[in-house]
Amino acid sequence: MRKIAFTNQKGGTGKSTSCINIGAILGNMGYKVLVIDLDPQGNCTQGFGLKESDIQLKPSIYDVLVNEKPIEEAIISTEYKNVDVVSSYIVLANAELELASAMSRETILQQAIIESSMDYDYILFDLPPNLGLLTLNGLAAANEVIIPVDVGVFAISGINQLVKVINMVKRKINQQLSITGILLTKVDGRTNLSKEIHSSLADIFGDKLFKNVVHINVKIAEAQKEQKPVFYYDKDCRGTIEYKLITEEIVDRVKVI
Ligand SMILES: Nc1ncnc2c1ncn2[C@@H]1O[C@H](COP(=O)(O)OP(=O)(O)OP(=O)(O)O)[C@@H](O)[C@H]1O
Repeated sequence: MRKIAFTNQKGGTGKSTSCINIGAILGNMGYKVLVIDLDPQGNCTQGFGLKESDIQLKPSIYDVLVNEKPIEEAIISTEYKNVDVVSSYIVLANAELELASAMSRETILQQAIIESSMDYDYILFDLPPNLGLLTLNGLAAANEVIIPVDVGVFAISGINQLVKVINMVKRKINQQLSITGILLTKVDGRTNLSKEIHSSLADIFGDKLFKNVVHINVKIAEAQKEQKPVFYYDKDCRGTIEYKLITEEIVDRVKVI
C-alpha cells in the first residue's frame, strides 16, 4: 500500500487539486484509492462531489483523530471509479487545540491506519497549508511525500523549511518517510520565470523533480467549481493530459529512501 501525502505550508499551491485529480486518475487506472482529507477547508471532500448530507451520515477525519472512531467507519464511497474518501469539514480546525495535550498526538492517524484492515493500493493525504499537528499526523501516517509548488509564488526558503520538517518527522516518528517528488503547478508557459525555477529546483532536487508539470488550465479550476475531477469534466483538456502523465510518473517512480 503506497501512502502519499501532498504537502506545502504555503496556501494555494495545488495540494487539493493534485490530490483530487491524481486520485481520480489512479482509480480510473484500476487502483483502489482512499483520499484522506486533512484540511479543514474540505476542498478534497467537495472536489469529489460529496455533499454536506453525505458527510453528516458518517464520521469524518475529525472523529478519527479526536473521538478515536475506527477509520473504516469514516470511509465514504464516491461516484468516481475506485475512489473512497475520508471527509473533512471546518470542525477539523478545532482538532489542533483539542489534541494539544493528547498522548502521542502526532501519530493518531498512523495508529488508526495500522490498526485498520483497509486494503487500498494508494492512500492519498491532502494536508493543510501549515506545519501544525494535522500536517504532522499526515506525514507520520504516510510513507511518501509529494510537494506541489506554485511556480508563480515560489520561494526556495519555504521549500527548505518544509524539507527540514520532513526530515525531522523521518528521524523522530516515521523512518519510512521519503520525498517522492516535487511537482510544479500553475506553470505559465509564456514566461521564462517558470523555466528558471524548473532548472534551479532540478539543481537542488535532481530526479525528485517530476519531469512533467501542470500548466495553468482554466478547465482545472472549472472542474473544481463543478466539484468534479478534471478527468471526468473534460477528458481531453491539457489539465487532464498533464495530470495523467504525472500519475504515470508516480506509478512508475521507484521510491527513493
Ligand atoms: N493548474 C491549474 N490551473 C488553474 N487553476 C488551478 C490549477 N491548479 C490549481 N488551481 C486553482 O488554484 C486554487 C488553489 O488550488 P488548491 O486548492 O489545489 O491549492 P491548495 O494548495 O490545496 O490550497 P490550500 O493551501 O488553501 O489548501 C484553486 O482554486 C484551484 O482550482
